Amino acid sequence: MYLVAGTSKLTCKGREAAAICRPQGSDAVVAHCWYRRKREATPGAERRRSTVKAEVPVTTTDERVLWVDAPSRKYPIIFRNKPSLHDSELFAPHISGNSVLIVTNETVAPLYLHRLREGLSRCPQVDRVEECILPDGEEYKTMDSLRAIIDVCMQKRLDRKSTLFALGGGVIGDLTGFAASVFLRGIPFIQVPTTLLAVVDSAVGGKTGINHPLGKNMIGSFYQPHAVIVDASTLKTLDPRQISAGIAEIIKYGLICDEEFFNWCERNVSKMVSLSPGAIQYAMERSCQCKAAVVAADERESSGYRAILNLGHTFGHAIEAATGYGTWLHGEAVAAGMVMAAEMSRRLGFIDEQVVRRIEAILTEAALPVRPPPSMNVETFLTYMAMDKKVERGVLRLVLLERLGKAIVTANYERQVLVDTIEYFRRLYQEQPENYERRLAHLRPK
Ligand SMILES: O=C(O)C(=O)C[C@@H](O)[C@H](O)[C@H](O)COP(=O)(O)O
Repeated sequence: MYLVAGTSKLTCKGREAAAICRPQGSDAVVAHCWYRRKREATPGAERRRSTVKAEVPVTTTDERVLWVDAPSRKYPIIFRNKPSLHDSELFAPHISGNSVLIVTNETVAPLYLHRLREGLSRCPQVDRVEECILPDGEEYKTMDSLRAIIDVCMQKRLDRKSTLFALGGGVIGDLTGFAASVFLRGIPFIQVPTTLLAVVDSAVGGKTGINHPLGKNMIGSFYQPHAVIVDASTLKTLDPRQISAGIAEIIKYGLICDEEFFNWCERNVSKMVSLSPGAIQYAMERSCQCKAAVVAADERESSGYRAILNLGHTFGHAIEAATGYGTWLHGEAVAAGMVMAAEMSRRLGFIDEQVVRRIEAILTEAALPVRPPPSMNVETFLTYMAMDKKVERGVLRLVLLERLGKAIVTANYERQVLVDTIEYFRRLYQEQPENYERRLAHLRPK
């Protein structure tokens, strides 16, 4: 299906990269700032930005590119629908040195490492492809894993022109990016995300880092990749729980900056869950557009604007840390956290009950938890939330919903409202434990 591009602007702040795709029916994609390209990812082509309205056939387009115009680096997100990791022409334009290191994990390596290795080995300038395979899971986003990557960099004598490749999900991307930012004071790295969450969120925007037992992502850097290369065919091997976790972040974009996109998500959630090609492609692209626009406007979260991307994360990070990293997937914790943030927004009079119910409904349909773990009480939440990176002068700034499609970052709330919000979920559990558990039932062991 072909559709003529819309001209409406993204409702969140940002540069012109924010030109919007408007969905016109189920599997439709309308492109505006997007443009079809074939192998244009050369450094020379880098500064180009299309203002051409393109008509894009949803299922036959084999490559689409969005630029992230961050102040520290401008880089492409390249989307391929078909298996492409073996395609040297996709990677060669982004590699300057003769050695590369692929960082991946024990789950992804047997599936895709050989393909990426083949693709990189065939790049004319590359004569060494090294690898570092880490255990899989959020619980390994640690100093030890960082050290393991740096050890390989040292042992294999990588130099300042070497490029690190992050092949995997958010943990691999964050770890590899952090290693790239500190090894030799910074070498290039490329994100090759293989989970939905990494595609729509963690691979884009340059937040890298590791966890501390007391707080998530507490040690890290802002360090943009040289490119994000998405082979969407890798999503087919994802566990359903991982797909749902990615959908949580997709829904987040609708909530924080694009009500129409949220409405579209409501209509298309089952298609996203089943990875229906047109729907998931649109959802990924729209999410990356939203993120690119926010990152372009506030790369280092210095104005505070970027913090809107943290909706649900203050509660969610507390859940991840308190339950032990890896027990809840990041996207699952964010889903429950977004419901808590919505409930608090309701209590402050920003949104009404019906909006909270809609948020719960869409997350439930995506097989995501909409309640925090019953093991966490007010004190546990507040202890972990006190470590949040949005704390300033001892005061926790929260991301709340001013309305559907608009998030605000504020310290202007009564602490008691926060306490009451957490208490409310405790009470729900005490009053109706079975009903409550049902809403957490999909948290099957990993
Ligand atoms: O990119 C951002 O900024 C975000 O907040 C996106 C989040 O979804 C992501 O999980 C991020 O890594 C969280 O960052 P943090 O600063 O809260 O650790």
